[in-house]
Amino acid sequence: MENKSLRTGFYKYKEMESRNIPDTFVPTIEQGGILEKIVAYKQQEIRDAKIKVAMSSLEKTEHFHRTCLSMRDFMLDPARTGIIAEFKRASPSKGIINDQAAVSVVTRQYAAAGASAVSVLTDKKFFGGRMRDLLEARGAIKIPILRKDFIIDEYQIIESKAIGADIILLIASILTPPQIAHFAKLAKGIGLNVLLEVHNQQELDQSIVDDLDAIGVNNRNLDNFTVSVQNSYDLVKLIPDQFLKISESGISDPQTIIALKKAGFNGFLIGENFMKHQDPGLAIQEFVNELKAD
Ligand SMILES: O=P(O)(O)OC[C@@H](O)[C@@H](O)c1c[nH]c2ccccc12
Repeated sequence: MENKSLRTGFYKYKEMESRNIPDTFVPTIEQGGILEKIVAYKQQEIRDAKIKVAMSSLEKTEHFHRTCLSMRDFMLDPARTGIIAEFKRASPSKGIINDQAAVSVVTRQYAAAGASAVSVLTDKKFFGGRMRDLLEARGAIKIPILRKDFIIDEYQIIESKAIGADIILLIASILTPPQIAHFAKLAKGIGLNVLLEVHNQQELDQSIVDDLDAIGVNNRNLDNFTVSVQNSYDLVKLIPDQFLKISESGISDPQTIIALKKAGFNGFLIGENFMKHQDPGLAIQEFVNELKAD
């Protein structure tokens, strides 16, 4: 089994050599236990990163001293759409989604089309992202940027600010409640906005702390990749009103946004539906035109 997936990874790697995908990206074909694999690999990556770049150097960067944009202001701005548009080249569930799109071009188009924020995947191995993508997006746009990664260590929070992020994601299913409380406090302390991602009621009930800005309901089960927007409708009533409410994943038509808004959501995280098009900027523009026409 292991050999087979390694081989598949190798052929995919050869195919991708001349394209816009980092050479360490290995699409994961087997689905079970993907989160554990991601977290185990992430632990190793963080160990390496700490040796290469000390936390004290991250704290000396220009971006680290920048004032983050307010997620709340942009999400609730009536001139914007509430859409958090994601730059995602690949994923474990879909393999390669778009290996041609340029991050600065696409994120600029996302912002121009009325996105309230942009999400940039920085995980390399499983999502084909890079930290440089977020740095480039930061140079291109003046709306909040969410660093989309698997945060399991304080180092990554400092790093997120240093590469120009405004918002970090904390995923309840890979963290303990004390870790969530600690990471949220640390992030708020350096001016970052915090989005907590939950997938079910138990995660929601045990993870809420005042230091969060937003709570996202992931419609995708990260362990088996099944997607159901119903999950958002089921959990929205349980999210206290002090937090922004975000519905994440599997959103592919403007009608769904209208229904989610009615149910109480302020934000809509959309990746694949835009990135699967050769021109994601055009795809979001058409989506927003349709949304506004309703
Ligand atoms: O491409 P979609 O189905 O529109 O989903 C976007 C986003 O919600 C998804 O990429 C995501 C949600 N939570 C995550 C955690 C890690 C990596 C990725 C994700």
